[in-house]
Amino acid sequence: MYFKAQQPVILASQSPRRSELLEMLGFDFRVIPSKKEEPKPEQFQNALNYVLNCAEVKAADVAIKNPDAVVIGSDTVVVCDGEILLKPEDKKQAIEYLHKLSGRSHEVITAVSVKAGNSGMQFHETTEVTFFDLPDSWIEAYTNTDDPYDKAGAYGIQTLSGLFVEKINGDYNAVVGLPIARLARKLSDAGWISLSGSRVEC
Ligand SMILES: Cc1cn([C@H]2C[C@H](O)[C@@H](COP(=O)(O)OP(=O)(O)OP(=O)(O)O)O2)c(=O)[nH]c1=O
Repeated sequence: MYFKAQQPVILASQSPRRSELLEMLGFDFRVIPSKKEEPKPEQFQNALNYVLNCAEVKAADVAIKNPDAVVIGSDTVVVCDGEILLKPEDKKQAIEYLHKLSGRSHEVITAVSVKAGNSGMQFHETTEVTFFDLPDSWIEAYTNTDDPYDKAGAYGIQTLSGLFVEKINGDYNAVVGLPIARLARKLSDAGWISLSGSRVEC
């Protein structure tokens, strides 16, 4: 089962995980990451406002130069006790984040913003992720790899640090970076994509 797109589609993201997830839908798309600096969390009332705004900024930045395309922007944050954990700046911060997340539950919020000329939409998914207790030696070994440093909260559920995860409640793909099931429904409802018998280039 594949979808075809009614107009060019652009993924406004440098994240290889988001590209892989969007590829599941079967249509061709271009990747044009936004160059806009992301806002700072302190400027926002809460994590949800923040993540929605980041997704919006990325999509709008690329959409303005590509008014004929459907542009998809997204942002993912980890939230623990109301504190927003972005990508760790260094090993010290990665260790700090993982100690915070150890042995308890946190939320992962992924926001998506879609722009298509004068129309657009926004939505988000919140997923509850519970970590096992993490031995210090595991945190040390993991933060010595490259893996945590390009990921919100200093872990990737889809990589080695998936071993930290006891259970999740919600959309796994949204934790990885793009809630592809909901996105496919929204794009289809808006008429921007439709089912195709076979893989079709747009
Ligand atoms: C929690 C978690 C996050 N992540 C990733 C998804 C995102 O790529 C990243 C959060 O950073 P984002 O700022 O959302 O995205 P990005 O900088 O990678 O890409 P862009 O801004 O161009 O869209 O963390 C995982 O890969 N696995 C996980 O389990």
